[in-house]
Amino acid sequence: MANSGRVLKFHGGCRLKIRIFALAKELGLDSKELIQHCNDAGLSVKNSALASISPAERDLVLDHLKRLKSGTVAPTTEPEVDISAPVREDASGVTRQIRDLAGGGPLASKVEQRRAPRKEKAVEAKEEPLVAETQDATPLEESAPEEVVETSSEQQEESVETTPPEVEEVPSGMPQVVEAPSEIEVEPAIAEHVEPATPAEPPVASAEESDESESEPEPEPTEKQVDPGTPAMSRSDYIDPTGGSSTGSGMREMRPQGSMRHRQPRKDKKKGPALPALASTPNYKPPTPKKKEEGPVLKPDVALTGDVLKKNKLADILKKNRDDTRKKSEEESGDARRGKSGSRGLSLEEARKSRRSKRKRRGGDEDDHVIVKTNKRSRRNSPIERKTEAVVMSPMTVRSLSEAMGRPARDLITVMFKHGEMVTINDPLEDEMALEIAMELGVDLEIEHEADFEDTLMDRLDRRDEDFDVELVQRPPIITVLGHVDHGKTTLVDRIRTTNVVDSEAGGITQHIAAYQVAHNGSKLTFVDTPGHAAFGEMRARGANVTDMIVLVVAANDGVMPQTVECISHAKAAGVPIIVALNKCDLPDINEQKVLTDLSQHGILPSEWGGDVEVIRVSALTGTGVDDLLETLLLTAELQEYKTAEDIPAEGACLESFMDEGRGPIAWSIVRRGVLKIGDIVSCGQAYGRVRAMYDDKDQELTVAGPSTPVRIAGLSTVPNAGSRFFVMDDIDEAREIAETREDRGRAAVLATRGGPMSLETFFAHRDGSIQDLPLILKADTPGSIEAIRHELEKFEHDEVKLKILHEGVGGVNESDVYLAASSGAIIIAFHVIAEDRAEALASQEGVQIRRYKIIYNVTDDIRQAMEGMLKPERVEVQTGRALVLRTFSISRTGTVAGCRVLNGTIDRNNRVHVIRDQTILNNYGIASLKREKDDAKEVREGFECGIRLDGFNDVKEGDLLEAYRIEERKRSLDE
Ligand SMILES: Nc1nc2c(ncn2[C@@H]2O[C@H](COP(=O)(O)OP(=O)(O)OP(=O)(O)O)[C@@H](O)[C@H]2O)c(=O)[nH]1
Repeated sequence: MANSGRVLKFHGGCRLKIRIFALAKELGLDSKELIQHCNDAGLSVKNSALASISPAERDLVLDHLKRLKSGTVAPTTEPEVDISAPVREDASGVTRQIRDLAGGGPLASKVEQRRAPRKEKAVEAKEEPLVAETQDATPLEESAPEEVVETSSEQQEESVETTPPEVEEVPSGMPQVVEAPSEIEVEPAIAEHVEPATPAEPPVASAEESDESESEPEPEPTEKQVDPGTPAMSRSDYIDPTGGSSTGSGMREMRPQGSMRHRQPRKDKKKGPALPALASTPNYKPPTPKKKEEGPVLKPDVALTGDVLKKNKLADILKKNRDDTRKKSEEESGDARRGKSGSRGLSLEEARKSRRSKRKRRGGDEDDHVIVKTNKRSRRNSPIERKTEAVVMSPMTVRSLSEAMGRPARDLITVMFKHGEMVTINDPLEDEMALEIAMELGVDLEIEHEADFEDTLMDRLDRRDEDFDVELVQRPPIITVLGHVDHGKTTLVDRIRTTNVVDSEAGGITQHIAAYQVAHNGSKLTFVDTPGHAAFGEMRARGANVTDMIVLVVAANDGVMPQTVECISHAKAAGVPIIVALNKCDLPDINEQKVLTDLSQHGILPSEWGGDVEVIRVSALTGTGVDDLLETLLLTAELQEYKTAEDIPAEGACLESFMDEGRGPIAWSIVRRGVLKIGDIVSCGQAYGRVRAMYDDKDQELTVAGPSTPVRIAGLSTVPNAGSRFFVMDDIDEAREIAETREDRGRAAVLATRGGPMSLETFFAHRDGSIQDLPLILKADTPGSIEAIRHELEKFEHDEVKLKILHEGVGGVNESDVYLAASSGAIIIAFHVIAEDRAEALASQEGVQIRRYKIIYNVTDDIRQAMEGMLKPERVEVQTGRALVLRTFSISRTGTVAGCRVLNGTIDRNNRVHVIRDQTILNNYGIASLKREKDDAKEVREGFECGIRLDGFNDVKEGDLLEAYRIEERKRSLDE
């Protein structure tokens, strides 16, 4: 009952309200400034531009401003100090200290004035905890100004009588105030989020505080939690707008000397502070004639340079290299045959001599060309250019690094060896390892990377706006609606659109992203309804984040659910304003306080609790509060000033795409900048084409689509991936080229996917015990089928391998199943159902296996097989033959050879051998050599004699029995 009453009061009150934002605008002030003036005027206004005051309060503020102007009120010079210090401190202690230090005056009196109600509340809360508790959502703070007026007059009277010593006498008084809301588990969360927002203490105040704290040990954080006047708290206090601690801690990072950079730095790239700027080093290139002379070691190698990979012609180059090598060796052997009269040794000697004389003639300067071949002596004699700074392109090989650094390859190989890596000159090198080597060799190495195609393209497309001298215009905000399943997202969007999409959704569940535009009080708003946070994350991951604001829908009866928490994470990561729509407020079993508490525990601190998130009570079903929500969204949009240019080539993002039977590929997109027109050439992911037709969300044809307009585009070459950005281009050929390059790169990326999607065969074959989980997604025609399959599969319980059913559902395989499988490496079992076209295409693109079955036992057989394949195989010894040692021969440097006769079976060179002496197995050894007479033998059969030398065992004696065996791996079964 209390709750429904509250909803009514909220709506009733809102008509009389004057928004701080609007008043500030009217007065030509900043909202924050105005809030401060309000507080100076003795009002308690929450720190939000969306906060509101009554007309009477407005007059008070105007009066205050007038007095300020006329000079009757001393202006506040240090607003931060003025507001923050008193608010966060104990009412009795710090205030006095500030006043003393400042010599009293208007500042201190204002502070005292602001604290009076709080002191009163402290006492009141102590004496009447029940009263405090029933002030529900607003611990020590009022959301409705009317309520403030009602209660504050009495409170202020009391507060006059409540002298500071009285408060000091009851140190538990303040904690008790805090405990009123803590009964509804609000406190910890508030503390968690208010704390970082607290501005830095002025040093004097801190000193005083510490003095005070000796006599009045009141926990400071507790006060912060409940303080209604917590000042100057902005969104950035909660969400780091930079997305992390990019500024660093100021501590030097311990990492190998050197740096990596991209060849074509992006526009916003910051210069790394770690190293001084290096002059670009000339690329080291040994002259070609030298290589010819130095034989195969110095032959030009196929260095895995960026160029090679970029041009995607590695296979061609390798083939050409092989052909060249073959041709050269044929020529050389021809030469050798032709010069048979002279000895080969002589010609080599001649070659060496001529090389030496040439080198002499040239002098030592060019000796760095033969770094790899230079021995110690020649190195001492010839000055090699040992670089202290070098630049190398990644990916690289040992050779290319050696050349770049002017260091012999063997020095590099030695360093690698010390790190436990055995490499050859042509092996590829990881960037990290290259930096490590460079550091050990005292070279300041800079690693360059080929600029990524997409990065370069996006950079170019993003920058082209700079060429246009355009005027920015206001555009409608794009609002994404997120929330737990069934909390009413689609119903809310339906209500806003006054349509009914919910009823047309399969199973009432949103399957695809959809975008709509509505008008409210003459202003437009664009809404994006998502099937869940995953789709939103996907959209963001692909750089198609079009969202300006997020409406987080939370059902007031259900509260914060796991998916709500995930949505909060997504919303926070997006770094855009969040507005909570507390939905289903029409239901009787709602618990607003719990929802607000849960939200604050997850970092969403309602503005009525001193936070910066507006919580609007709505009922999507009845429409209550929807206007208020829209008004709040528009106000927030006005505050954020979403502007864009119109006279530039259009750009946007494709939210959804599908193949329409009549119209062909359709991209459901949102225009972000510019105006999209019929006939524009568009590049969108792997699709391109001219815009043939455009439709709005009601399927009405459009000829132009301005910024923030949701539009379905027809005319593309193929169905683009949802989440792709689209750009209007000048040249259709260029658009085609981009699309083709993307297609090629997409294919290569799928091929290069490591550890991603798996096939059931992979599981069959994985017998090394490296995979322990078999993740499955189960889709079937009926719940009964799912139940039956699950029942059968549960029988395959095993300690070593586990079956994980990640998701099960009735119906065909959809894209969401494929996305889930792709990200988790799961197999999709489709029992009596098929995959949707788009899911099928996505699965082949992502490499996800969809296995279709009609018979339940085929499902279980395959899964059993896969699970058995995952079991580590059993290793068994299979005896192959026995040999008796007749004589032993000790050979210096080689060891002892046992002369044996094979008694039965065969002895194979690859066998291992048990040495048996006096019916006791001494140990087992590998066979180092197996000979028949003097020749190496692969195997020796029964009745024959042979010589066996064991690996690591020379103490073999006459009469010993050598029992040969091989190791066989036997597949294990789940039943064992
Ligand atoms: N009583 C009441 N029921 C509501 C309200 N809003 C939505 N519902 C009901 O909640 C159910 C789920 O609503 P949807 O709009 O489909 O929820 P959704 O969050 O879009 O669900 P998904 O599309 O599956 O993510 C429907 O039966 C709605 O009628 C509301 O304000 N009050």
